[in-house]
Amino acid sequence: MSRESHLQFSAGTKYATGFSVELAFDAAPGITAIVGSSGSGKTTILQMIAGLVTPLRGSILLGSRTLYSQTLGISLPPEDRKIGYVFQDYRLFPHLSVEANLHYGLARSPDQKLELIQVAEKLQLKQLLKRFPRSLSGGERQRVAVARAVLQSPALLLLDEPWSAVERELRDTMATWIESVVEQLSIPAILVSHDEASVARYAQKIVTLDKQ
Ligand SMILES: Nc1ncnc2c1ncn2[C@@H]1O[C@H](COP(=O)(O)OP(=O)(O)OP(=O)(O)O)[C@@H](O)[C@H]1O
Repeated sequence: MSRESHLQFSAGTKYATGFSVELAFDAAPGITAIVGSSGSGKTTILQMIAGLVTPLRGSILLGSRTLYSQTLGISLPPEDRKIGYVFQDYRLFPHLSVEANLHYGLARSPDQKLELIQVAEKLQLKQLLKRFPRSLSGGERQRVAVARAVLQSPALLLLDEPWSAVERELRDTMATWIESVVEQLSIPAILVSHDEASVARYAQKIVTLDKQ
């Protein structure tokens, strides 16, 4: 298998509050889940991968690219990492329609591998394209955030509690679709959750984060 989009993470950090987290794992194309209790540092791990929190030590490699290396003094800015990030609180642009939020993702894709209308259809968003985020339910916002992230054709997808606002049936639909997208793009998706049971059936690999 090509290692072009293989993530190798071995890094740690510490906040001024005293909380520290350290983890080492590899993620091949497909879905890797990181599970751990609330406050164990799952979001912090995603933020280190995305470049929003700077590690204090270690390295983060994506394929042949070094995203972060303490010893080499490299820390790529978030916008150069080619990462699609679905935040726990979605972070949609409130002044843009659903369609414009999705266009934002698509415009950041160099080769536009996915089609907006197909993605909207798969995530049951076609009826919502003219609406604005404030008028959407939590589950609808979550689906828009997932769609916007994958439309970027990222080299890596980060999903923070991606099913928290959707019911079981839709969760299965979304998971199956994410599986097919990561296969099509041949990228790893890192999915974090406090609830192992809700991710175990979709993940090819599970990494456990213990409270440190
Ligand atoms: N920017 C920050 N500055 C200081 N402390 C922080 C910061 N962000 C998070 N923390 C603390 O670091 C710890 C880990 O937080 P993090 O959000 O990574 O955990 P989590 O496992 O994702 O939690 P949850 O499942 O509840 O979302 C928590 O104790 C949190 O209060």
